[in-house]
Amino acid sequence: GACCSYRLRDALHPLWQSPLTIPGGTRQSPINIQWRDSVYDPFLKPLKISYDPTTCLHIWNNGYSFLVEFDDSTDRSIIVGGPLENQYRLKQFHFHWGAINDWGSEHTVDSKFYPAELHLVHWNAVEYPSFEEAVMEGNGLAVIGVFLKLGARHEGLQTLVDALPAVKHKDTVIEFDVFDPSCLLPSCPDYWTYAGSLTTPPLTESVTWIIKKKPIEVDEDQLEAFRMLLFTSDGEEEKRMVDNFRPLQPLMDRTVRSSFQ
Ligand SMILES: Clc1ccc(Cc2nnn[n-]2)cc1
Ligand SMILES: [Zn+2]
Repeated sequence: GACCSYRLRDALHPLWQSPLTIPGGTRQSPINIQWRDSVYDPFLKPLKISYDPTTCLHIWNNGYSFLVEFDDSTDRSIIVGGPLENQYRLKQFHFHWGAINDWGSEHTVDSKFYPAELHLVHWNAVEYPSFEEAVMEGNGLAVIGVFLKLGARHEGLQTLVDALPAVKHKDTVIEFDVFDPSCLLPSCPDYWTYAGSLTTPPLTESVTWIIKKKPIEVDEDQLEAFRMLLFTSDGEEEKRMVDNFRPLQPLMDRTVRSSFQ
């Protein structure tokens, strides 16, 4: 029956240790955002972002992406408003990208891929004592997604790109102590929002997604700098870090809301 074919579809993907789809998952990410099916919600507030650049700690190649991690022991870097009931603390940001410019983002808009996507990961420190606990709760995380498109060189991103050769291999870290990630956000306030999940294990359904409508522009050299990173550790056979995005997941019984008409 349907259930067994569904089970059969839980193929193990080479990039993943866990199944591609969570059996019983009803709010998995990423999804395609069909613009015409999104519903304008006039009660959505503007998203308020206040990051303290001195909370930036380091850049780490974790063998899946590169993370820029922040000191989340206080409320110095937070977001509030938008679809959120509480304020959320910035924990880290990272990117997903493709081997070529035709794909790379996790979310798509009207089935169009962007060459890359930025994720700023925040957690609900009002209701939960740690990031690890928030990861397990339906309202534990808030991730801002920003699409990257090919265009002009992004000066703010360049300071990050210049540091990437130092984290070429998996499990390498470099100190990175002043960076304001709000320079990576488009000036347009418009966003879509929906209830979803992490896109890597544990794939928990704990994320309120806030996807910015407008992309930021980066140039080819900056995307190529992402693609020279490695999934592999120093001494192993080199595997370029590319195509680190999860396949699209079914929308199921969800509505994507927009903050704009
Ligand atoms: Cl470095 C890193 C951290 C988390 C994820 C997974 C993810 N979940 N939601 N957005 N990204 C991918 C790479
Ligand atoms: Zn991500």
